[in-house]
Amino acid sequence: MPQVCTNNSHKNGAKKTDMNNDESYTYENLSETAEFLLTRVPFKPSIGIICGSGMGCLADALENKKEFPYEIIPHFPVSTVPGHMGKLVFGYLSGIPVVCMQGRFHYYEGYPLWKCAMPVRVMKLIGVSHLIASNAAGGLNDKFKIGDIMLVKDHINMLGFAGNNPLKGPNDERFGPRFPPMNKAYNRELIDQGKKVARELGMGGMVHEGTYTCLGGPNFETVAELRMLKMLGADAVGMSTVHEVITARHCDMTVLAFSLITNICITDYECHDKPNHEEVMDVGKMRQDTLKLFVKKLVEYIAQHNPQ
Ligand SMILES: O=P(O)(O)O[C@@H]1C[C@H](O)[C@@H](CO)O1
Ligand SMILES: Nc1nc2[nH]cnc2c(=O)[nH]1
Repeated sequence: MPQVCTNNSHKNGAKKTDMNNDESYTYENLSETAEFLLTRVPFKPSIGIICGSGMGCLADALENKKEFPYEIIPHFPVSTVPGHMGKLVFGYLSGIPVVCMQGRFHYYEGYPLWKCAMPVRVMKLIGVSHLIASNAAGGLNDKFKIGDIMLVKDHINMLGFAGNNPLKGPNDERFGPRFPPMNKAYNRELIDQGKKVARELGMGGMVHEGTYTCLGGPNFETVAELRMLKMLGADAVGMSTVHEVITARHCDMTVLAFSLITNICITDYECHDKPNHEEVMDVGKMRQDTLKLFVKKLVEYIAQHNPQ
């Protein structure tokens, strides 16, 4: 049975998050969050996992779990999207301590990007050096099929083109530099390992690498938008991950991200199918055993080799 934690000092959702959109969390705010967690968990994970839509099963695979509903964690936002449980889960995968976000925060929920990405900084403060971020995405690349996995080799930050960035605002050097590079955002060794693991598990044919792009959502894209994104070089489109990865790289975490292709993007006006969130979650469920195994093997590799 997982141990579900409570927090009497933050009952009934009465949390200290009365900030407006321009005021980011301070280092001290996030240190309080980290301290809250560290005093309640008897181990320090160095690997963090973010579960995409319909992929909460990744957290279910943990052993000796200690769960923190987001409502009870100081300064944490709450999840509002079906398929995102809203729990921070600590536990062991193959005997390796990890922390898992069973539910993430999206821009379309009304949160500014710095708030969506705040758990990444909390992970950093509790000792996480490696982040595995998963997401559900629409496939733009003609080779992709529903249920395939795309290891993210790069991203196109569409929200960032308009100046919307999780690092916008005053920079605290204790997290990272004012102008972080992003040309090596996704760790090459881990991408290669992802492909190797896929081959070993007999799923080599369903694993690709490609470029992810994030739009604000919540609507799925128009045909013209998808045609444009494809021309720009995007292989998959989603509504998350990019701001988390920027935040993780800013504080020098090593990142692996992957997309589960839950639908094929419709770039043809004659096609009458409509993408929907239920289908997205169903594909996550359909692939849950494969994803659990895939992530477990990657966690084992990171724990043994620690690529930087
Ligand atoms: O949290 P992720 O990026 O996996 O969720 C995707 C994008 C939307 O939140 C949702 C659309 O079905 O899935
Ligand atoms: N933006 C976007 N996000 C998704 N998440 C899952 N599928 C899709 C999609 O087609 N577009």
